[in-house]
Amino acid sequence: MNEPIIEAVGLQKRFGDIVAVQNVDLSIYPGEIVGFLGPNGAGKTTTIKMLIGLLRPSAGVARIGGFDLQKAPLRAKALLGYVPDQPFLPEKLTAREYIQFMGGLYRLEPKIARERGEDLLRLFGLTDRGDELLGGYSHGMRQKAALTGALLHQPRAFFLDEPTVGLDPRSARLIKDLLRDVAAQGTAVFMSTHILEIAERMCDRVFIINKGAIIASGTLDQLRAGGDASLEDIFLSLTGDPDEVALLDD
Ligand SMILES: Nc1ncnc2c1ncn2[C@@H]1O[C@H](COP(=O)(O)OP(=O)(O)OP(=O)(O)O)[C@@H](O)[C@H]1O
Repeated sequence: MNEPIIEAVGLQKRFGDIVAVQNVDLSIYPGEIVGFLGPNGAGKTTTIKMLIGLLRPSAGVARIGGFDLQKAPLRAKALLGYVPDQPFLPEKLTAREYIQFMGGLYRLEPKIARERGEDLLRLFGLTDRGDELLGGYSHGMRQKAALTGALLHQPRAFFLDEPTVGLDPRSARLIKDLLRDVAAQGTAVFMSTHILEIAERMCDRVFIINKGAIIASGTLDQLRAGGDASLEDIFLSLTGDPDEVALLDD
């Protein structure tokens, strides 16, 4: 039986009187690319932060590879990778130094970290820029460096917050293809977006969150076939940016 790699059961987060996330159940399996879709302030980042162990849930359980993030945080975190929408990178390191640093955090052999890092730099067209300081990198280059660092240990659960925002068309396409390769190796990919069409073009399945609660899930075809008018309303309320969608065109 196929076990989920990413799992949330009754996940909830309160900030004072605000219920940011309520009763979220998710199961995400090896090899899937799953989109987490919802308007601004819906609770996407808060949910992801609980799933990666950056925020403690007010109630419920988050597990990675069967390990509870509260009870076995090190074992759970060893299995996951995360790229935030604005990645924090050490400005004073070069990309190659950053790769060694991240490899050290994940206790990879330096040779393995170097080889995997060089493969990713090559894929991203950064081989010739790998000795430059990250502080001088453009937004897109920073995204690629963050992806490189987060993929070095070959995570089984890979989380991305708005991965295509601010990227040029070629880079957005590259990331789409990369995520497909990562998933093909059995990793579960979970990415947030507030744009329906980005999810449609990149994801096998989506969860839609609104006001902290999951209101629909399935493939987009399944969701549409439901003919649920309220779902259509929610889609309309998700502010799609046509320029960004165009990034993923062939
Ligand atoms: N540290 C915090 N303290 C208080 N309220 C918070 C905190 N973090 C998030 N919230 C609130 O929780 C709700 C969900 O926020 P969250 O950042 O998870 O939404 P999001 O779906 O990721 O939005 P966006 O697409 O704008 O990034 C919002 O109402 C937000 O104001």
